Amino acid sequence: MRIGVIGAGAWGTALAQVAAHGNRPVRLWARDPAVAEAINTTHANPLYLPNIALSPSIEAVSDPAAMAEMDALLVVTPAQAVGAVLATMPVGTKPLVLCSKGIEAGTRRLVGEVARALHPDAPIAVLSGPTFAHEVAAGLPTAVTLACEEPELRKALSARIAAPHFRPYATDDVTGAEIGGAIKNVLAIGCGVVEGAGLGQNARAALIARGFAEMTRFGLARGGRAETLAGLSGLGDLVLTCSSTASRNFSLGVGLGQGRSAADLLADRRTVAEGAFTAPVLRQAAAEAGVDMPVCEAVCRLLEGAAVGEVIGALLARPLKAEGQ
Ligand SMILES: NC(=O)c1ccc[n+]([C@@H]2O[C@H](COP(=O)([O-])OP(=O)(O)OC[C@H]3O[C@@H](n4cnc5c(N)ncnc54)[C@H](O)[C@@H]3O)[C@@H](O)[C@H]2O)c1
Ligand SMILES: O=P(O)(O)OC[C@H](O)CO
Repeated sequence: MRIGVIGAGAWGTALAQVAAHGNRPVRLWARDPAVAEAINTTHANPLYLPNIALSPSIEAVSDPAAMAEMDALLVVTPAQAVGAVLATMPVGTKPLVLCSKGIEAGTRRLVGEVARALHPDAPIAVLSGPTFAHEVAAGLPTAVTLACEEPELRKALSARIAAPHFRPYATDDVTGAEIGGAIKNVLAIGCGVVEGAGLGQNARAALIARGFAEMTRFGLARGGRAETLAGLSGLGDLVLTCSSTASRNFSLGVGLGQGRSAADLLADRRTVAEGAFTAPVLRQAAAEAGVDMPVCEAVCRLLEGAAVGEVIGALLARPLKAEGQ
């Protein structure tokens, strides 16, 4: 199975490195021809994945037509760009493995829904989980969820993507896998705020647990399964992203907690912090689904510039309730 990877940011490049394990050929599409050129000539991607020597069997391209010869495509652009980029790709009946984490602004569609609408003949899979790109690219042990409704394809993709340090766990719950990855980014911003404002480890653990309850309520309402939300792509990724400044979302929250504005913090970065885009869409989608998500709502208010003390005070002052509610 010839693998093509769409998007040469940190995660696309790391996944190309995994798929190139054992010198298997992989084609990596970069939007910027200069990034493709650098990868082909130096076998490195210093802009997005510094200090990693890439396999020479990764061939970078910047012409979408070059992906026509591939058997399966991993989609790894920022979530808000997936629709525009996939519209230019020669997809047909090639399986699309969605690796971006987010919900599309405006339409409130999950990335899988965006892909299905554009390429109805392409089978869909989702690869998601606790995966800092630099660790994966460095060959550190990692496990992910690989979701696909078609058993034969699920098996074939798992076998092709697995490497000695990279272990996919299979499920048919595509929606559950997508929702965990999208929502954990919003919650990670909240945990970063807790860190930046010095609110303590108890508050961070409370936010992770109550945030997970929100993720589960929303995921079940959208047709995901509890076991997936409690797995690698949900709880696993939530714990990772809520625990480390290696996370762009957590770091954004740290800045907010220290009193900087979201506009300033986002203007400062080249790389994507998906939670900032997902939070306002999730607020609308939760209202539409009739799901109460107070922690995610608090993150929206913080991104809009509300004061940390006021937002945390309002969260704590909500009426007392049973834990299972
Ligand atoms: N970095 C990680 O550790 C990691 C791990 C798992 C999943 N993800 C997810 O993968 C997706 C991509 O993240 P990343 O870390 O590779 O991002 P990144 O910030 O490292 O790179 C973004 C890439 O997308 C390209 N890009 C930006 N805007 C674009 C547009 N409008 N059209 C086409 N291309 C565009 C950039 O040129 C760059 O190549 C995100 O949804 C992220 O949540 C990231
Ligand atoms: O750096 P973040 O916050 O985008 O997180 C990266 C990955 O999604 C972690 O699994």
